[in-house]
Amino acid sequence: MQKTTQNSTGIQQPTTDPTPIFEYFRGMHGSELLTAAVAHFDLFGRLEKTPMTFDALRKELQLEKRPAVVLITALRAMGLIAESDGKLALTDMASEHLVPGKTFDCGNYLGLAAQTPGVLTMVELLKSNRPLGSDGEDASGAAYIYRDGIKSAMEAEDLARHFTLALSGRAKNVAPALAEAVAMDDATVLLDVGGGTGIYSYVMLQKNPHLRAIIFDRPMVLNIAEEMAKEYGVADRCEFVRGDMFADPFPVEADTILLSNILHDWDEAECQQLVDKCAAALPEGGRLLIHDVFLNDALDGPLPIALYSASLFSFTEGRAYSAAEYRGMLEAAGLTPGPIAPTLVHCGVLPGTRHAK
Ligand SMILES: C[S@@+](CC[C@H](N)C(=O)[O-])C[C@H]1O[C@@H](n2cnc3c(N)ncnc32)[C@H](O)[C@@H]1O
Repeated sequence: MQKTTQNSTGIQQPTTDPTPIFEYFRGMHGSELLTAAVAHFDLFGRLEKTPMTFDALRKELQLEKRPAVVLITALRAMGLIAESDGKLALTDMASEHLVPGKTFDCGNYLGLAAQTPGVLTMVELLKSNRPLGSDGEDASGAAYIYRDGIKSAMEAEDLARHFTLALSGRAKNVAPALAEAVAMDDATVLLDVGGGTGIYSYVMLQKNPHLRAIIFDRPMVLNIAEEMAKEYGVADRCEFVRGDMFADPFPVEADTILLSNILHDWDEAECQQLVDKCAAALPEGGRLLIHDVFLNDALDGPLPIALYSASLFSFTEGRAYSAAEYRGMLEAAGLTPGPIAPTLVHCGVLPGTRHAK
């Protein structure tokens, strides 16, 4: 029988930390990005000739900003590129072992994987800056994102169910830690934008018996959220609002808004649009909770987040952002960022409070 423990408020939580399992799973992107850099972009040969700013390197590689951030952040996290005086240059290890023609170059060994499906797909994604499934006649639709102008898997019943339930594997492990990390004593209504299964809200409801929640998502996704609310025994305190978070108004009664694993699905302009919209929907003293992963502010690691960023980049229009980037978005929306509280599987929660203007 599976062992679980209960925390101080009787919520079930895992006894062991599953973070390494997520790291092994996401590790494939390390090989893909490294092989792409060596065998398809000649990135190390180019940087050996001359150190460059991020923008100069990005232009040399003919990459847009988002794919360039994903690729370069991962290579910095691997200790192959370092920044000095605003310019990116090879580290000693990369200069000795990854520059074509050098005595101890091992690039041709990595080239063994150059034509494998994973590497070829990653190269195509980096060049096109388009998520998997979003383009072409027979495209099934991009996972997890819906907005005007893209084909979304979340509009097809079977795909919405598949992708939504896939995230429950992480949510059921992480949600108890989020409920522990955020005090909700003074909150009355939680709006969970892009709530998916709703599990993060449901565990908060279990921990805070006075709280109500509104789960906002696409229609097919909310069919699953409704089933889950019953399983978690909190359906009587939940409301489900079917809509488009970009185009439709948010319910106005919430004093706390949760964006859990949402902003990392979108490019910078859409992130700011969503943060602005959440800020406008909050009352004075209300809080926006960004529950996500955080890159280092220098965009040079940590490696597990940099590799997860490649996964987000592949499936969606987003990537992992740094805490500084998120704080900038909160401040631009008139919210005051608070300290980040860690949850689980490299996630943490960054609050932004709306104060009187
Ligand atoms: C990565 S999932 C996150 C789900 C959940 N918050 C979690 O942390 O597991 C992104 C969610 O945003 C929803 N979503 C994407 N675009 C949306 C839109 N335009 N309007 C409403 N929901 C949207 C998706 O259907 C999906 O459930």
